[in-house]
Amino acid sequence: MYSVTTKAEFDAAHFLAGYPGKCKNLHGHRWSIEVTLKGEELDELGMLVDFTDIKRDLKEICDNFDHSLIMKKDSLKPATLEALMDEGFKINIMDFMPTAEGFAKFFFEELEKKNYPIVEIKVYETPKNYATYTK
Ligand SMILES: Nc1nc2c(c(=O)[nH]1)N=C([C@H](O)[C@H](O)COP(=O)(O)OP(=O)(O)OP(=O)(O)O)CN2
Ligand SMILES: [Zn+2]
Repeated sequence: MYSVTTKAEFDAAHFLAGYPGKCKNLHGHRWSIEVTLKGEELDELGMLVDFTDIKRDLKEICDNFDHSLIMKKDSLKPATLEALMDEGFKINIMDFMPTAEGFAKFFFEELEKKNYPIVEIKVYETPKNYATYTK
């Protein structure tokens, strides 16, 4: 079995609505996404998946989040959200809680849609704390 792994990063703010502690406040992380692909067969160039392809597609997803505010749908008062949007802030509204776990599943499914032989996503919120999603 072969496996290849690549990583990408982005900087973004989030908050965990309803969290009983400091993480309910707006704060930022340098999110780091580690993708692992696996397979038995190599192509005619001796590659499982070309790093160039997976790096490009992973970066495209990360770029959408870079320097944005990531929040779960309905977790701000409508007037607050409207005011932030009026200011022109880049906001990503997700249908999941923006935890490392939530992002791990999200990235897994986004790359699965692009037919990568994905087996695992790790999402680091900090260098020491990460969540893993596998199937
Ligand atoms: N299982 C999870 N637990 C927590 C998550 C998460 O995504 N999955 N996220 C958070 C918060 O986002 C928080 O920002 C991280 O909290 P914490 O590590 O406690 O804070 P710091 O990085 O500032 O670490 P210090 O050691 O306090 O400096 C919480 N939990
Ligand atoms: Zn956080």
